[in-house]
Amino acid sequence: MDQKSFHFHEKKRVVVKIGSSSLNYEETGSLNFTKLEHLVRELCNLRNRGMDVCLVSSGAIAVGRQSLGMTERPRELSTKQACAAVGQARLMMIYQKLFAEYNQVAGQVLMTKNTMVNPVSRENAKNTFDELFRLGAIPIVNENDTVSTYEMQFGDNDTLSAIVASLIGADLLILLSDIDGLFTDDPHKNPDAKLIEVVEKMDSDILGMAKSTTGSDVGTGGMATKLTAAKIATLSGTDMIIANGADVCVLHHIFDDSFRGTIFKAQKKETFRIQDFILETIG
Ligand SMILES: Nc1ncnc2c1ncn2[C@@H]1O[C@H](COP(=O)(O)OP(=O)(O)O)[C@@H](O)[C@H]1O
Ligand SMILES: N[C@@H](CCC(=O)OP(=O)(O)O)C(=O)O
Repeated sequence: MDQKSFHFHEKKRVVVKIGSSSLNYEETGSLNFTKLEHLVRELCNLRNRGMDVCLVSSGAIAVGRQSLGMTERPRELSTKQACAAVGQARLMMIYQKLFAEYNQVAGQVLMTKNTMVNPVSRENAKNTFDELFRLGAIPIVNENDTVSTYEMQFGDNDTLSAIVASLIGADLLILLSDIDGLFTDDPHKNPDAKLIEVVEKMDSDILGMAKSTTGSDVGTGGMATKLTAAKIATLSGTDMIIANGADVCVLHHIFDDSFRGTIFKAQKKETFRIQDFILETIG
């Protein structure tokens, strides 16, 4: 199966996830405003094409850490929570401003594992997303880091974005990473690693390729959490793409059916239930 046979321009509901390392300058840890502006413009264009668009944005801790003048990556949970409290508010202020420039409205949705495991709050969250889409708004999602203890955390936004895609019945999830896609091995360690264009089925060979170490000082996931996301998304009937967020123009290239990245093909949604998956695997 080649990439062109997926016809992404026909998709109706899309979730885009951007990681902390793609939003900040690596050298200084400060926000890359040009990148943010381009990202918002691309998302507004997808709305203008008639799609429901949801953004899962990391960066609360990294932005808060920068605002509070911390040079070291925080280790203590309470310090991360304090950074997130400052950073999430700042990040949303910037997103609101940028979306408003294109006449679009953004709303904030913060989630914990309890939101998904508790049937009442899961239903509430789903209703909120549906209503935001009905009203034409763009939900911006993050983990509720300020109140999440270790037991309540998803811990990384790759997994969270796939859970959101599953909850809202998205037909496409795009993970914008600091790398072009899934390679046969970590390309930062193995120069012979080759890009895989299409994954038709998640098997042990594919799972074995991902290393959990992250290349950046601000990200958490590495490739392993992206493959967990791929498992959740594809079992939920959602196609997933990993592409490089260095140039966010990749978003319109995806919908023009010509881009560099890895596609994970959606499976037939049978008896998969996201809440059972969370309880059984993520804990
Ligand atoms: N098989 C693999 N293919 C591609 N990247 C891999 C692989 N195994 C490990 N990695 C590492 O995963 C990193 C991407 O994860 P991460 O740093 O968490 O990205 P992001 O912050 O963009 O979500 C890559 O930079 C790469 O070093
Ligand atoms: N919820 C955290 C995101 C965790 C994280 O670092 O995610 P990622 O950058 O996607 O690996 C934050 O906003 O800082």
